[in-house]
Amino acid sequence: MRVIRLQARQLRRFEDVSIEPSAGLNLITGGNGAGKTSLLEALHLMAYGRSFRGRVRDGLIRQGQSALEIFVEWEEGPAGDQAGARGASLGRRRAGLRHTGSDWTGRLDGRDVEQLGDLCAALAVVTFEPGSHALITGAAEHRRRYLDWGLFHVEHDFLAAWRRYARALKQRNALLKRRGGSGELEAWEHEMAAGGEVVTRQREAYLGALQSHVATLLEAWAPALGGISLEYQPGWRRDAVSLADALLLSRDRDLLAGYTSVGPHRADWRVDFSGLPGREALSRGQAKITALAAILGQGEHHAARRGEWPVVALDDLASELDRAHQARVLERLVGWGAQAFLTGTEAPPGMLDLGLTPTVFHVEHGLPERR
Ligand SMILES: Nc1ncnc2c1ncn2[C@@H]1O[C@H](COP(=O)(O)OP(=O)(O)OP(=O)(O)O)[C@@H](O)[C@H]1O
Repeated sequence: MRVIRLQARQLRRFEDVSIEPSAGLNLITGGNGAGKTSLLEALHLMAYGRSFRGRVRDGLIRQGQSALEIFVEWEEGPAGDQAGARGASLGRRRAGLRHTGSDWTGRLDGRDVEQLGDLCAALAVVTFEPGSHALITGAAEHRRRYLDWGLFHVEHDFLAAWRRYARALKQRNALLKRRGGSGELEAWEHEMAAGGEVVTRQREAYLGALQSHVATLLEAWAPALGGISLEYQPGWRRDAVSLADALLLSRDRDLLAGYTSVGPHRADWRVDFSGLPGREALSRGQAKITALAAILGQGEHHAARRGEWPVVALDDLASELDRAHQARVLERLVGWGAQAFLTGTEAPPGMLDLGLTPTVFHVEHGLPERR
């Protein structure tokens, strides 16, 4: 996937900003507060329906305005020489999103979209940013979101099972709060079990498939950590009982608490290192490198399954990784042929060490200038 035009209107400090990136490395430079990260947020917003710095209503819309707009045009299909050799044609796509913070409208390839998920399913972007270490050291919610994003893009029936589970969970929670009868609870538990078992099987298999991708990257970038293993934790004692039974067994406790205490919405996964006693022993930098290996490992798996790389967004790489690690990561990215967007107050030293020549956009006074 290669973005050929990115435009944002009324996004943070930008009134109307547009860039036409190149297929390889794109470096966005500028002083503090110039708006570099905002350009990555625009891309992320189209691909996830929210920014990595919060929801649209958390300050994404330019002060004094009522809505922001993002437009993205991109090409799909094998890139460069590969495309030529196979005679494959590139598909060109375009999407638009207008968001007020509470309401949104979207267009995809000239048609209105009914669900935000339809826009998110079209454009695949993986993002590494200063908060990404939360994927390893933060709350379980980050790790569930990571798995679900990947599955959403590579497994066609995942979304239906996930929605079935989420809808039934909501209904069960509402019933628990108003102390509904066991017949009603049972009906929704049946629905939760049907959707939740599929979600769990797919998440577990997906994590298993990611393992070799993440391990290979991490062994190259942080050999001192040793080998890794990724372990899925389903959110109930799956080794002992089915989800249906777990829900039944927790019913009394859940009625008291007023919410559902077991199930895939409580799932998590963990990474273990053969060279460390536990993830608590990771340095902050090692947690970041592990998170980056997980994110780019996911991108590599996506490429193996879907035949093309997601767009890669790396916010402020130079302040996140030391020079040697910057170079190792960038070397991989170039080898993969992925389109990448990097931000920085200046070119990352690791990029200079490799002699790479990215397309540079310098942002000043609310306008990016191609250099
Ligand atoms: N809702 C808003 N309305 C107007 N301006 C905003 C709004 N939200 C943020 N800004 C401004 O937009 C800019 C956002 O900058 P952004 O975080 O993208 O900059 P950056 O170039 O990545 O900066 P840094 O190098 O400091 O991380 C800042 O100048 C900020 O003050």
